[in-house]
Amino acid sequence: MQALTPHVYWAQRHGEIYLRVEISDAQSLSIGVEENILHFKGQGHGAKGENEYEFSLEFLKPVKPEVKHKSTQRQVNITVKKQGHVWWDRLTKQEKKPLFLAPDFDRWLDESDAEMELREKEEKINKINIESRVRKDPFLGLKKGFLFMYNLVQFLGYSWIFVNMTVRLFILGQDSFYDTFHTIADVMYFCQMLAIMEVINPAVGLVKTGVMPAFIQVMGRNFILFVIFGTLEDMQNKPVVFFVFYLWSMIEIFRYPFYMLACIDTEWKLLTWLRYTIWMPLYPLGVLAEAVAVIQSIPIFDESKLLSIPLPKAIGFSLSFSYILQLYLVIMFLGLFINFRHLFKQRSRRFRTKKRKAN
Ligand SMILES: CCCCCCCCCCCCC[C@@H](O)CC(=O)SCCNC(=O)CCNC(=O)[C@H](O)C(C)(C)COP(=O)(O)OP(=O)(O)OC[C@H]1O[C@@H](n2cnc3c(N)ncnc32)[C@H](O)[C@@H]1OP(=O)(O)O
Repeated sequence: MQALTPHVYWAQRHGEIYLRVEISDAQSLSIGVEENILHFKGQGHGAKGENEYEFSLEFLKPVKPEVKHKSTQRQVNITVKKQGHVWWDRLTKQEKKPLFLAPDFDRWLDESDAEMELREKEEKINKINIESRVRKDPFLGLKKGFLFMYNLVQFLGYSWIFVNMTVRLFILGQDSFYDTFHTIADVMYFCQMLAIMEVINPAVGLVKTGVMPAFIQVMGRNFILFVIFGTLEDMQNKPVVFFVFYLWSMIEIFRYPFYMLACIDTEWKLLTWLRYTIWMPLYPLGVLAEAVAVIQSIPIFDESKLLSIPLPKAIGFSLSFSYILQLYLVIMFLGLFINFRHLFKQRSRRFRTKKRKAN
């Protein structure tokens, strides 16, 4: 029997070459790559009836020597892996296309379509990986339940503070500034003590965010609340307490419900926008109000010698706490810078992901 050449159809992806050889019920197949040339030999029913068919193809660029093939009732499918992850301009080294070779339009993709197909595949794999990782955590429900309750309690606490202060502002006007501390402090103490969880949660991996920004936030506020307002009675009836508490609660009545919804995999667009936007004016205003409180407390600490550090008798005086407060003022603006940058990053990450999802 004289060997004939079968019809061969080809297509490519970035990493692979697909060949379809038009021989049905192929037998005695011998397929291999040697020195970058594919050699095919086999018996079966092709364009010229039952016969022996063979062909060789020298590839344009290097391919891996191992070849996969599958013979079906209608054809022989061959997959050859490219050495590099590159798109080829044509299949063969020789510029003139062999007569028996043609594009396989069933599998044909141009380069950009193939890239898209690759990206879709990668996204699908990533999604499966994430889903299986999430499914693997047996305590996920418990963790989410705990976070939901934590956020709910904080939300209720801060809502009470915000509503109470707003109502008092409407009824009493500026007079409400002077006794904010006495009406609000207990609930604020409770919420801010509880807020220490916000440092612990990322530290133990319960929420995926940085420990440092949360530490700066919680410790910064607790310093103002417990040290400046808590220890100095003279500070407690100053209007600055109103502004500090009002600015703190204003962000929290949006932040905590946003987290609550996140715990039940729900999102309200307006709430997300508010959570990631209103800190822009509130944060600098909050730091400014806190700085005013610190500055106002300096003469009081100086006068009362409260929290001052006694030095040896020979020196004859003690180290006033006001020095620490002056240092704290500097740290505060450093903290503002760190957290402002962090919040900007969180904002753009959030809205970038959203945009990508929408496309
Ligand atoms: C004595 C020594 C003291 C030393 C310290 C020095 C201090 C310096 C002073 C600092 C100045 C502080 C000033 C400040 O007090 C003034 C004010 O607060 S004014 C009012 C305005 N303030 C704000 O807007 C800030 C509000 N606070 C925050 O936003 C956070 O506390 C902050 C840590 C700054 C940022 O939050 P986070 O990093 O968590 O970002 P995200 O909200 O995007 O969350 C990231 C992902 O984690 C999930 N997450 C987070 N927490 C929870 C939760 N409780 N429950 C459920 N899920 C949570 C969240 O959903 C995100 O997940 P995903 O990405 O999947 O959406």
